[in-house]
Amino acid sequence: MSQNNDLKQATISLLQQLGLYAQASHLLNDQQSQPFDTLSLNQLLKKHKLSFRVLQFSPQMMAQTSHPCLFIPDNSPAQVIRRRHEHLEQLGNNDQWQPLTAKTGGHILIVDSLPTDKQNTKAFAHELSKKTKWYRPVFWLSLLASITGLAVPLFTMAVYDRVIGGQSPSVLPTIALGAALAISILVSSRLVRAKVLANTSNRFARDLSNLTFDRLLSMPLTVLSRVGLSNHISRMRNAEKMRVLLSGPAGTGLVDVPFTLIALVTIALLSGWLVVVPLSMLALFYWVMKLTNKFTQSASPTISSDYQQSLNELAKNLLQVKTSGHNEGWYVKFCRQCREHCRQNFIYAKRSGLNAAVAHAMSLFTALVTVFTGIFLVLNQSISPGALIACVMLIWRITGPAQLAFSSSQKITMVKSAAEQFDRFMTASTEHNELRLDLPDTSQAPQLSFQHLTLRYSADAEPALSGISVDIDAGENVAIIGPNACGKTSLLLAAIGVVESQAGFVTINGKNLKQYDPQALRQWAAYSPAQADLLPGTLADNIRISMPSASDEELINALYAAGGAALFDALDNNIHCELFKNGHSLLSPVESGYISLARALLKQSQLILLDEPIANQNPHAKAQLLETFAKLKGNTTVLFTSHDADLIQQADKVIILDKGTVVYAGPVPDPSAPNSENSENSQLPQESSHG
Ligand SMILES: Nc1ncnc2c1ncn2[C@@H]1O[C@H](COP(=O)(O)OP(=O)(O)OP(=O)(O)O)[C@@H](O)[C@H]1O
Repeated sequence: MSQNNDLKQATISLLQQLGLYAQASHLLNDQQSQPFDTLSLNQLLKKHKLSFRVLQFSPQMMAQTSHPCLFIPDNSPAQVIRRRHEHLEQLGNNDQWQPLTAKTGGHILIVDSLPTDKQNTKAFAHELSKKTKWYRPVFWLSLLASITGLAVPLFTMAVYDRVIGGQSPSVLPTIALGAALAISILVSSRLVRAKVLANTSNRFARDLSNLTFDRLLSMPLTVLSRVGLSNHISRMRNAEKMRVLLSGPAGTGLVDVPFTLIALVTIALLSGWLVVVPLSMLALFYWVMKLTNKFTQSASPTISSDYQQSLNELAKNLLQVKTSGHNEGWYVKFCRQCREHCRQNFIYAKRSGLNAAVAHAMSLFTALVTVFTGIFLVLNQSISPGALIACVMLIWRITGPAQLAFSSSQKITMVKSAAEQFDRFMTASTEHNELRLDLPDTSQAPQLSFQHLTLRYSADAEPALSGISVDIDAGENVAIIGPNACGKTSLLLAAIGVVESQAGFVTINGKNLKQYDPQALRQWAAYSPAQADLLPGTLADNIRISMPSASDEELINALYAAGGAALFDALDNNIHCELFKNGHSLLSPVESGYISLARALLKQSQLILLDEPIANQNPHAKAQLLETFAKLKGNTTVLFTSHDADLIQQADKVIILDKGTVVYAGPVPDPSAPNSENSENSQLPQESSHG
């Protein structure tokens, strides 16, 4: 723990030294994100948009630094260090710089750039540029492979001209030995290069995946739901495309293309102006392949995403499809899409085949034209027959990579569009775009206020909330009620900023919600959705996600407080019971509801928001929740939506919504009162609707 504190303290000092005082005091005041380890440090710096690298420490590498750095030695506390001319300095306890004493092993976090509002529109290229460390070995290995690749044609030439032409078989063993040596170097350098490329592509793909996932998590919910699931999946697959391209044959072909220059220079040295032939053929190769590629690309399947979408829909709605008995409609729709999918893929595959055949024919044609032109030079005795044979062999070293690169052109196009998509995605706004660093006061129940809040999910939709103005006192238990789709869930989500209003605002303890660090706010507030999702894992894993440090006993207590005693009993009182079998949840939606409620109660937060907490649950669960509510009264602000009369009756305040507007906000009206006929009371459920 003390190591963690040291790291946190050093990070605060680093932020101060970088001039990021607001960020430093945010971290100083943040008591929630304990323990503060290297993972927390990584997330924090990303959140504050600092560009950084973590490397093995060596004093020489400090020459690259322009900002103070964080030195994390293996066996001693982290320190802020900096380069001053030729010397390294560490920040002492009194905030004074002094010479660095420990120069032993450890890691160094180098800050490359400070947060900027400028959006990086070339995020993909920027990420790729970070991999420069790998370019050098790939370059040298490719050069070695290209030079040793000359051996076979040159040795063949020597055999023709010296052994056969010169009648001196004694040089043959030397030539054979030289050829064997060159081939073994060629093979080994190619093997090592393949390993380096696989390593680079995997690291690059991993970095892209991490960035994409981090970005998805930090985007506003409204943007995420507007874009749709299939788009998110396709974004996550971008990384896979890069992995396949870089480590596959297309990547190898592309890397080899510049090295064809070595073969061209050798042809020029061996045969003089004969090099013009392969050069002109390469130009012709390029134009022909450009045309055929265009022809192939014009047939790229356009239905793939619709087809994938309908498969996802079918998988999601299997129960409804089966129970409705109307399989026919789905079947017909699926068959139609499947037929079209196959037709488009067939045309595309046919054209890709044509592409590959044309590329192959162009390679053969280049070799043939070189042979026919070269024969005249041999007959003129301008070059030896061995030189002509060597030139023809070298032609394959030029057309091979070109053919590979051209035949993989659809993969290159795919990666190009993936890069563009990635760049666009990285410029989308996130919840961290503005500096939101205030932390909620976690020591007491908060007071909430909605001020003229208006919220639409899309520009052409009716507002889900319209001009909502209502105050909620600290520690109040508030029931939000009203007909379906009147905006109850939206109001709960707006209270913790998960959906953002277009007009009006929400305050917590008098401070606009937009000032709070969204992550810290939601880590503190407890929200239980109406439909709970379970994650593959045990009962304990599922409850613990809201508070990873909770003990098993705390999990069980939270489950009991949520009314889940019967569920726990059914699971043999085993908190480590697996909830999934063959990828499917073993629990019903109602049983999942207990887990969702337990997650919220486990946090012991002073702000609890529950969306239909006991819908369809048994009477015991309701009694338990009433008891839990009674305990929370006064010291926790609770907002819940419900249609249950008993739950509503115990509330301190009721907010009645209709079509997104407040029709009543105040104490729960007494149903037995003489004016119970009035409009407010008539909205209240008159009897227990559940259980
Ligand atoms: N993610 C969303 N995208 C688009 N529209 C939405 C979204 N969520 C809710 N809505 C719309 O906003 C309106 C209010 O929905 P909301 O879920 O807040 O109502 P509710 O009172 O909680 O409904 P219910 O009682 O059925 O849960 C509805 O018309 C709904 O269709």
